[in-house]
Amino acid sequence: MTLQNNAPAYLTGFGNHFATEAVSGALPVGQNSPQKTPMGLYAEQLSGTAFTAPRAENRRSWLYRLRPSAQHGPYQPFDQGQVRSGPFDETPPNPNRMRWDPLPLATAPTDWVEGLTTYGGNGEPDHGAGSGIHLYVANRSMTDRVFYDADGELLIVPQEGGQRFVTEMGVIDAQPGHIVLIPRGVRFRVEVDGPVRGYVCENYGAPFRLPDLGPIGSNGLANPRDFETPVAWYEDVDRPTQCIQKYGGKLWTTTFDHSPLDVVGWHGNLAPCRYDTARFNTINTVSYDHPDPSIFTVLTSPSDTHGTANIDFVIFPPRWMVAEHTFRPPWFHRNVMSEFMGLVTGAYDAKAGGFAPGGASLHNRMSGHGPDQASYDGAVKAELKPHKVENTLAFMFETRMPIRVTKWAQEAPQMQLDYDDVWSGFTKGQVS
Ligand SMILES: O=C(O)Cc1cc(O)ccc1O
Ligand SMILES: [Fe+2]
Repeated sequence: MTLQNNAPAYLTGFGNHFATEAVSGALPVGQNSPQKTPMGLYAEQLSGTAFTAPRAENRRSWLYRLRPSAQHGPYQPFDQGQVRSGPFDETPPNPNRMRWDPLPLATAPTDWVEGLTTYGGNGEPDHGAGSGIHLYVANRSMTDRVFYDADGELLIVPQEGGQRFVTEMGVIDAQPGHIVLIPRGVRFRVEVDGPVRGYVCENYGAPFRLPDLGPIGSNGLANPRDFETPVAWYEDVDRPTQCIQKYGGKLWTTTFDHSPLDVVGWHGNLAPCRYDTARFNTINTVSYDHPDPSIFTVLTSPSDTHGTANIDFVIFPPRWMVAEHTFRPPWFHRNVMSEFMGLVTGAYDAKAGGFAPGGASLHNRMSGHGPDQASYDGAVKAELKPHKVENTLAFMFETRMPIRVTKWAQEAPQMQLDYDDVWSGFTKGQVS
């Protein structure tokens, strides 16, 4: 079975226990690991949490495949390119605010793995806490090559171009505006029709989950039914296939004599999915003052400290601004959490210039930041009619540990060395 241009099909819900088969009868009935499996498929459990994790947090799936994943030779080190990992000690801690112009789209042939570039991160994969932050560009599909990340779960934010994530658990089509979540260990290749770009949050900590809603009630923000998990799909390909994994911060490779994207059916609650951010049910003030951006949390990876995330994924989607007698854009602030931001499209309401789609910014713990001069002046003068912020999508990876940048990111030509200037011109308040 090979993939044509037909649109993949999806099952809806977040963290549901799904059951899906590409060939009817592939799943055993009533047990996971029968003595003889249907069609002689190999039963394999893939876990995303410890066996002993509480039931509500436990994630695992059973995969029924043409060959066991174990059937391969040793992994060897692979060209690391610009991929880095915790402990992120290439550069010393740096309290400065940073901003980068967009990474240029690829011109030389580049696939998704080759085009991955780490900007920074925190924590360490081995410690199960922290995150890696990467951008990618690509202009050719991965062929006879798959990738998986043993260090973390991948939250992918496409920014430019359509991208197809052909995973061992099904096929996900993604456009800018979607996000794609790929659990630790799930193998995939990325297919593209032209140049693409995007961002990746590699989550070393607890798997992303929907945030609690508290007083918001039982609906709102990202609703579970809007997450889409692909139905089972497999390929029966006996060509050598390179399998690259990220393990312990390094890239490794081995060659299978077949495609490991050979799962004929699977069931369980550990699976890749996509989410269309246009479905986000945005909550905001209808009275006064700009609320904390936690109201825009799509997914959270909790830490061991209740209420303090290992990493949150937050979006700034199109929305009505109606607050009365209020400075409407993000205020000036210094936060205990550290903030890495990206822009999928449009403009961000705190930055009138300099923060371009495909660009990035970093405001680490306690660094003073907020609206630039033009945004400030505009907001102070604005007539406060109801106003719709449209055609925009910014996002933030917000994390409890400061983010250290890679040497590449620190020295990149995209680094805006004059970023501080966006706050240099404010006049003094008048106290008479
Ligand atoms: O720095 C930023 O632009 C992100 C952000 C947005 C907001 O609305 C409030 C606080 C905050 O850190
Ligand atoms: Fe901020």
